[in-house]
Amino acid sequence: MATVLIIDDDETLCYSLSRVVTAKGHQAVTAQTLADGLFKAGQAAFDAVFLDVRLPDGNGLEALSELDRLPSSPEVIIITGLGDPDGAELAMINGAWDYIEKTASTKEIALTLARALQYREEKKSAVEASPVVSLVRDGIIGSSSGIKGCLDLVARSAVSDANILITGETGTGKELFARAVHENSPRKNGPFVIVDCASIPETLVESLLFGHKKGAFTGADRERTGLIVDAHNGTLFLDEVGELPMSLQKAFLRVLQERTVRPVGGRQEVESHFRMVAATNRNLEAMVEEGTFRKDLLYRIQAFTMELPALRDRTSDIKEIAAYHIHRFCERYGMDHKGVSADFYETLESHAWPGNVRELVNILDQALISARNEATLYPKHLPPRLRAQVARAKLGSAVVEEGDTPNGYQLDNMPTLQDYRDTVCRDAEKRYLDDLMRVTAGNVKKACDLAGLSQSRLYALLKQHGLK
Ligand SMILES: Nc1ncnc2c1ncn2[C@@H]1O[C@H](COP(=O)(O)OP(=O)(O)OP(=O)(O)O)[C@@H](O)[C@H]1O
Repeated sequence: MATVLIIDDDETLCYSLSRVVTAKGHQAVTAQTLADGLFKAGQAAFDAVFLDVRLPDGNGLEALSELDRLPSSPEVIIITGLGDPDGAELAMINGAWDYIEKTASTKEIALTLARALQYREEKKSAVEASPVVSLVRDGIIGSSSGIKGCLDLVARSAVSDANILITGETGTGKELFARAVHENSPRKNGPFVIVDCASIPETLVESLLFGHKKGAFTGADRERTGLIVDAHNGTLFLDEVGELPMSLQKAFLRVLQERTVRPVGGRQEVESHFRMVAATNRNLEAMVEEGTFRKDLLYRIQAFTMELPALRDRTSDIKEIAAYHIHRFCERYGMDHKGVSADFYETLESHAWPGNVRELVNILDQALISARNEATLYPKHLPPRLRAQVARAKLGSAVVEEGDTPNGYQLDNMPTLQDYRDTVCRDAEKRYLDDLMRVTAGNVKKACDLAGLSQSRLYALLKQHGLK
């Protein structure tokens, strides 16, 4: 049983809220002024507080931080009336759990309260749970402080069911970390369902996510369950969540709140108790500002936020990651295990890795193929393009040695003009694509418009250059 405080000067509303609370088996305490409410809040431990904004002796929002500082730190549900600005915004900006409108139905009030109390329980069990002793790292290599911080968050978040937003540039390991969250959670024996919002055509997103009934639209010749229902009792990984069409964001928010979906063309809601992990390489705050991502959805998906560092910001991890993947590739190709020269690692550590770990993995694959039966990997096994880039980057800080050229070429590695031209073109193309994705903050549609490319061509190029 939970204890709920209701602070509202409207006696009728206080009465009906109390009835909803007690009907659910909880205890309700009411106060008609802010001062009385705060006094009562200090006298007993409350789990939740319904808080009116306009009270005779002050603004309820101003009491939020005081309520939050109480030892019981109750979940606050703001009561918004006519004329108050966007309730969701009011609630979230001020750190409240949620909001209800004065006109809300009994069912809505009960649901909001139930969610707040459930969240509170989850939070409590996450804190009380014994620390994860052995974290399943699931192929996550690195011991930089950036990676350790993220692993720590995997451990802390895995024991709860709270939504997680993983951010980071392309190829930093967002999917790998999402899997680690799943593998370390009590849901590990359930499904891990991936939804790549960037690659599903807009017209199909709804039916793929929610499922559809037979005959719901042209071509729906049989019933299909959606990915959300497939993720029941497991984890739903929403990759590139920033690409979720605006038209679907509201419906998805509802699913997140109620954990039920209605298939396209269907009448009945289907339950799915999934845990959501979302990822993006876009700036969702900026998208909210420009009106392309819903603020309330952003607040819901980021109970925990994990920011994966770019590889260039944790060069101390490069050697360890490279050694791991070289070993993996040798096994896969049935090759003898290879030695690695110190300058091979130095060259890797000097590169900026705009495509992050994915680019590193692709380059190592190419290096192993180039080395074939040779026993040791040297810088010469790395693609000339990469060596040229590293040499060019070093030029700013290093003096060109005698006999060396500004491109870092010497007698033994001077390429043919054709190879040089190919390398420079590939290199320029890659830098262009990198700039393109940065200036458009990863917005594929905008990038296609600016570059004059079709979506499929852009994806192919990004993949080719290890940028996707
Ligand atoms: N810390 C790490 N240790 C070992 N391998 C890693 C690490 N991080 C990423 N990788 C590898 O890099 C590749 C890309 O990782 P992943 O797909 O998880 O990145 P991502 O951030 O989801 O990329 P995108 O944004 O393009 O979808 C994978 O092959 C993955 O195994």
